[in-house]
Amino acid sequence: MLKVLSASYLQGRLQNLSAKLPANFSYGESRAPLLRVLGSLRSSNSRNPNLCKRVFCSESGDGSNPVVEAEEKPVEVDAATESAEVDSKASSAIVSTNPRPEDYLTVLALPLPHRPLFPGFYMPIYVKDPKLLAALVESRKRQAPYAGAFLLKDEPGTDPSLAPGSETEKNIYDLKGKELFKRLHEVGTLAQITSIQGDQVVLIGHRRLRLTEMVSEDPLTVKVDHLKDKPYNKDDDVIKATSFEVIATLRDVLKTSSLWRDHVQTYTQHIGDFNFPRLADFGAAISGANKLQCQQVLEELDVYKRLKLTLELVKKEMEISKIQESIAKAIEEKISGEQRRYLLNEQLKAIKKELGLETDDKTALSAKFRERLEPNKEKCPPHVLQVIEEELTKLQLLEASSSEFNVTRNYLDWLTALPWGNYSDENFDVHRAQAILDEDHYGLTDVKERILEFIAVGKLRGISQGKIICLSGPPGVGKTSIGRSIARALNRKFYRFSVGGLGDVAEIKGHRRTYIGAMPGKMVQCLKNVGTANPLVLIDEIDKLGRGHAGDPASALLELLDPEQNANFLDHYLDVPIDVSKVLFVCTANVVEMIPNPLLDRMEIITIAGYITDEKMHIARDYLEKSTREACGIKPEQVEVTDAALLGLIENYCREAGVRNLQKHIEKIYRKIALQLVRKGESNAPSQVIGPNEAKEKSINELNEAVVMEETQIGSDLQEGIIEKLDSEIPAVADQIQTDLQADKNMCEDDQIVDSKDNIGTEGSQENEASKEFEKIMIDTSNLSDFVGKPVFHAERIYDQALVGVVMGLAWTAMGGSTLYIETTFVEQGEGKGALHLTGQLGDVMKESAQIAHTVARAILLEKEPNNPFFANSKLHLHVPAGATPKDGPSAGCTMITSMLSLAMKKPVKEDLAMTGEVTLTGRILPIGGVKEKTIAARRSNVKTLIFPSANRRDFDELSANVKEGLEVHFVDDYSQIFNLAFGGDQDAEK
Ligand SMILES: Nc1ncnc2c1ncn2[C@@H]1O[C@H](COP(=O)(O)OP(=O)(O)OP(=O)(O)O)[C@@H](O)[C@H]1O
Repeated sequence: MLKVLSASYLQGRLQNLSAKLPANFSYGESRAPLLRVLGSLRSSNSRNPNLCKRVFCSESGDGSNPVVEAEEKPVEVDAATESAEVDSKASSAIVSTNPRPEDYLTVLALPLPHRPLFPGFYMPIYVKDPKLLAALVESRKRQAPYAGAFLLKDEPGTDPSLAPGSETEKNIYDLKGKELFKRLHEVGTLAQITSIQGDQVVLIGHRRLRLTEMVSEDPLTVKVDHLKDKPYNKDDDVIKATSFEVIATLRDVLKTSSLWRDHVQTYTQHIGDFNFPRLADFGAAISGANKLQCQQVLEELDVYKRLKLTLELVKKEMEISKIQESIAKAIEEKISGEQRRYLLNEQLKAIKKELGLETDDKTALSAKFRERLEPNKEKCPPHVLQVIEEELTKLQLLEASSSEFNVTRNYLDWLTALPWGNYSDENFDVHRAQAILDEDHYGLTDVKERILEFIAVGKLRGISQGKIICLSGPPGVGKTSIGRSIARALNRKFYRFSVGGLGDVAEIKGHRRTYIGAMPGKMVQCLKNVGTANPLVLIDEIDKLGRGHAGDPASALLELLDPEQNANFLDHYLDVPIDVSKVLFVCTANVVEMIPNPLLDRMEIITIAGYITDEKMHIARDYLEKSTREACGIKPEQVEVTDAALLGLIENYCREAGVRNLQKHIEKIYRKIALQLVRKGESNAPSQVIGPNEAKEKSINELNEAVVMEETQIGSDLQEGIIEKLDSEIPAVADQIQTDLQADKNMCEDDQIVDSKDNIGTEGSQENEASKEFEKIMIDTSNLSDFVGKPVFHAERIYDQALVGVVMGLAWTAMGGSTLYIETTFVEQGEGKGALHLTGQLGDVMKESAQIAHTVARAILLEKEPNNPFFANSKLHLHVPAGATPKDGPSAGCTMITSMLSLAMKKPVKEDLAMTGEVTLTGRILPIGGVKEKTIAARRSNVKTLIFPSANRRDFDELSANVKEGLEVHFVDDYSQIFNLAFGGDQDAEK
């Protein structure tokens, strides 16, 4: 670097340069010679600090210390002609045999492909031409290390804005001689060769040159003229202003971009020592301008113009650095946004973990599953344990965000949540069970008996067993609710699910885990829900099981229910066999015939036929009314429903087999009562006085009392049971206990009398006041319709008196039994017109039955009244009301014959008679179904005499006494017996 520097400047430079050398100076070995220069400067400066030094950054031929020449006196620097003068003055001061730079008029031409070399700057280049390289080495040896560096022109037709490819670079080195000469820019720089390392040559620019002519071709040697800047006035304001603007812009660039910071700092700190032409060169050299723009600056010898050109370039640089800054800012924002999100996510995770909400934490999950399994681990079957362990290991290996992870997690959730080997302690106490069953349901002796048998077997065997019980009957007879109370009696958990309309096997057996949203079947869900392996599972509406659009649900149910198979029931989702053999299955159905046969085979059917009026009265009074009253918050003393009202309700409003409709009506009555009470403002009168805590206490006391009463009841029942047993065995002991028990009872009654007497004094007056306060609401037949509206049913009997051709039959439906009339009338008469017309939505079987009846009736009439040609000459019409209800079945056969004969003989049948039975062509009477339902229906219709087929005698005998009560029943084998019973012949049918 060529410089004219004061000693103080050099010291400053020294510090600056050694600390942070500009990037342009830091290539390869270029740093070393400069440091050596400065090292020499320092040593010479320390010898005579006042000396002003003129330094040529030239190296001695062997690359050792550069030659440093010093003058005795400080040199006066004329700013305007600085660079030119410096060189000429310096030349006189150099004491050296080496030629001066301006002496070089013929130099080796170095082509520069990318940028021109500016005076005062270092530039490393690669010299690929071996001849040129050898010549350069040679010139260094000859102590003449100078060459001319010229920028290469672009090949004609190429776009200078495009970056040169490697191809172009290669072509440049192939250029030789004239061709190369032509491609060189005219203005270049005298370059000093500071070092040569292999093919890398480091140049430092000295002064501007102009090519004049080619001297030799290979390597290219050219003749040059040394150029000088045009003289300028250094105090010119415009030049000053321009140069200051260049400096200011450079400072701005410095602020926004750190890229040029080192260069700018170096020059701007010592701007006082600096001159304008150099500033222009500097600005152009460090700018990112393209080579042609730089060349333009190099070629400009007018200092002001050069400064202007440079200003343009640095301004552009400024704009670029602004863009750079905004790009950097945008990217930084993006990165910091992402970082922020990342940080927040991490924090969220940490918080979740702290709160125990972390769901993805695999170890926490595994620990949770293990902890859940721990209590049942001993009882858990080994094959299940193995699967759980395998799945836990798999869970650890899976990526938490993968779908497989979720599948495994859900699977483990189910596996560990099931009550493996966890059974609830069963109750084998028959008396307690009986008490519970009676408490919940009136009657239903068959069902209760069966449950007690089941408990007894369990007690004797010591272990409980799985069973399938099927309760069949019309709606509302308590099938579902008895299931619930069986579970209570057995101390088993209760779970109910309905299979009505179920058509997908997956509902029972689960989906395979491969499906999205796969779930286990109902049985597994049940086990998880109840938490025990021996619950009572009520499968509702099994007769309405769907046909199955995906597999056969009946077969799947079979696998679940069959005691032979269900010890190893395999759910598709769970994929490990589970033991459901200890589960007690109770199914309910309205029509047994609709249950798939293989299932029916394995079931124990208990039929609940429906209730007679008397039973309904009990249920209504003791169960439905009580529970409804409590549910409505009404006290027993506030309302009274008379027996007559209840009876009216049952007979005129709720004549179905079950009691659901009755329950609804009772609820309706009590809701209306509640409204009346509230309107009168009386319902809450007592509770307004009582505070919430007192009310709570009161209800707890009431509850306790109820429990004590229940226990006493159970206790005395038990005692009475024991007495009965002892009675037969040890009469004396039994007598003693009986006496003791009576004494106890008497004492209790005495106590109660005393208590009530005591209370009369304190509460009597209050009670009187209370009764004064509100009157008891009475529901009687007179006002029943105010609560439940007009009766829906009128009497089932259409005819009060027996008519000719009208006979009452009995039918069975899914809703229970019912009575039905068979009516036959005469249409027209004429020779050979014997025909039968049928109406009443009769099914095929019933139509056939009517034809048979016609034939049999004809035969019987012929036998009884041989001269009566009625059937031969009459067209008959048989109708079965109600016409809107479809009817079918053969059991009305005998009723039809009777109806036809009645018409033929013009004789009505006996009053209050009903009959049922299939008839053959020979007049034999075959058995029918639904004896209980039919009997109940007959009683409802006030029938006094009933005719059943003899084969149904057993069914009738099994009916409870209250159902049979007041009925005259005849069992017949042949129609002739019915004839006698109906038309008052000799009574030969068995009673
Ligand atoms: N013998 C009974 N004693 C007391 N309450 C009864 C009796 N029978 C039925 N109930 C009551 O009648 C209501 C209806 O019974 P539930 O729902 O069990 O009928 P269901 O036979 O299951 O009918 P569905 O076939 O329509 O399911 C219940 O509130 C039940 O308590």
